[in-house]
Amino acid sequence: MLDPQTAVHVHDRLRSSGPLVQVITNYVSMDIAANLLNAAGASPAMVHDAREAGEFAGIAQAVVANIGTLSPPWVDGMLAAVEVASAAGKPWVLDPVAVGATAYRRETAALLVEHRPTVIRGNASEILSIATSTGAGRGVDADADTADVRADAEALASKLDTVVAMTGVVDVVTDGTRTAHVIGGDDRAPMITALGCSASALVAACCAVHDDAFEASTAALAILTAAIEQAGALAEGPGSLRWRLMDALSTLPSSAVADVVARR
Ligand SMILES: Nc1ncnc2c1ncn2[C@@H]1O[C@H](COP(=O)(O)OP(=O)(O)O)[C@@H](O)[C@H]1O
Ligand SMILES: Cc1ncsc1CCOP(=O)(O)O
Ligand SMILES: [Mg+2]
Repeated sequence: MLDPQTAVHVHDRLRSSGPLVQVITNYVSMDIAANLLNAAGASPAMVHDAREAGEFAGIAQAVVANIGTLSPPWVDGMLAAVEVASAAGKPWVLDPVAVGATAYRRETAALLVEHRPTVIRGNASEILSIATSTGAGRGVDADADTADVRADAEALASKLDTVVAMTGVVDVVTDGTRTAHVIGGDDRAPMITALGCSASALVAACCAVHDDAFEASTAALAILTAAIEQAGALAEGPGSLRWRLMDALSTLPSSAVADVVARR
């Protein structure tokens, strides 16, 4: 449920305005997330230390807090940044990597959620874990389907007054009232580690340029899906899919984004 023209508008704004996005993310994802954001038209900055993270959030247009390789100093940096973003009404995205795996991850996600994320972007296991406050999932990869978790995602979005952007074979985006599906991609996508983290960063970038976080998140996942398909058409395996994705994002025609959104 997104007008293709709105997705094209978000894509155009992303490229024309190049939003500054503060990405506090795990060690695995830093390179790919920064490069894919750059290729898509945004300006990434990986600024995480608590001594500067809050100050930097003051100039960033959106913030990502990703708990993939968390430790107390990093959590302090995330909390400093999201506190500033939240107080300033700036969009921020929580990526609850492997939140169901350990108590420390669940406690940290709960602390971050208190600062009212604009969007929670995760795979089906991560969303199920947050929605049910349980230890669902095994590590960073999903072992649930988005279709089976749709109702939990909608209930979570309503409860927290946030947008839930849940990725998988079919992406499901919901604000509790509106729900959209993003269909497509490439079945080799899960073999690219930190592609989900990069999706979270792209969601933040789109939220920076478009006020409706449900529309912005759906557009972001459509942009990524369209680029994955263009890269996939030429890729010989996950390795070339990974680097071709950067090329595809940098040259992606808006018509490809509109085509993805128009699928039902
Ligand atoms: N089997 C699949 N087919 C097509 N696209 C997929 C598939 N699995 C994941 N994706 C895409 O890969 C990106 C990362 O999502 P996902 O793998 O769910 O995140 P995470 O890495 O956090 O588990 C999303 O754009 C999603 O749509
Ligand atoms: C492998 C791994 N281990 C800790 S964080 C991380 C990256 C997870 O990235 P994604 O959730 O995007 O696959
Ligand atoms: Mg992930």
